[in-house]
Amino acid sequence: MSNTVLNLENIAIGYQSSKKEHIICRNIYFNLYQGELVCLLGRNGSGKSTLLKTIANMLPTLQGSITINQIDYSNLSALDFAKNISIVLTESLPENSLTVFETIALGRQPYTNWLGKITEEDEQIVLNAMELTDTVSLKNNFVNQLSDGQLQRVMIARALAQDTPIILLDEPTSHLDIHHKINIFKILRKISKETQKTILISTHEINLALKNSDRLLLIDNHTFSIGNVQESKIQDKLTSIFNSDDIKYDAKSNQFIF
Ligand SMILES: Nc1ncnc2c1ncn2[C@@H]1O[C@H](COP(=O)(O)OP(=O)(O)OP(=O)(O)O)[C@@H](O)[C@H]1O
Repeated sequence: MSNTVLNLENIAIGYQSSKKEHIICRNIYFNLYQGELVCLLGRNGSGKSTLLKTIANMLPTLQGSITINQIDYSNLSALDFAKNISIVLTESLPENSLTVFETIALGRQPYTNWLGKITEEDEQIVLNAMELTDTVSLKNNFVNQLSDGQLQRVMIARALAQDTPIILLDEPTSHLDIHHKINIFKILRKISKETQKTILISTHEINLALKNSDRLLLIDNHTFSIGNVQESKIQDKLTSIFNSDDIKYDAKSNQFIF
């Protein structure tokens, strides 16, 4: 029996202002389990970033409740969130003047004292994160002198150093060439299996998602589905979201052909 890490119960996601509520998707129910890699797929504007930011508690839930390791979000402090969920957003660039090591060490902030001094144990965790993401050789480089692929690996290492049971990534392979896209998916798969962390990523790389994920989370037209790609309901949903005259899902080879 898999361990449930995250539970969403009848969630509605969206945006609210003093005058109105703009709901993107409602009636969202699902669990995420320890050690699984789940890819969140959907067309532009379907609500992928909104869902990730809601899970990261950067946006309020408009309805329903979320629990992490059976603790309701309403009972968690900002520090508790930082110890339970890390998020890598494409737009969140690190401080330019820091080295790769210093940037990754920032992931230890929830555990360090007010001076931000890291212990030998913190340093070991940072080094482990660098090894898993193949960034050891970049240790003393400045982050503003990295390629997009190197920077993405550093940001994943920083999330790993935060040592949370859940890691969320919003389009971690945008701007990367195909070689580096494949590399990032391989690294994420390796992390989920070797560290038993739960990883949820939004992506437009449908074929890489089909190949690497344990389950797919599909969001479209204010509805969502979660499941294994072998399930017919997931195949039907994939087809209804992405099939067109130019692109077709081929269940036999489990890929989109275009
Ligand atoms: N701050 C905001 N206030 C109000 N509406 C927003 C805000 N940010 C996004 N939206 C709207 O919410 C919807 C979902 O946006 P979201 O960014 O979650 O989609 P997405 O699936 O991540 O898109 P993409 O694949 O293009 O990155 C869109 O209609 C968008 O215009």
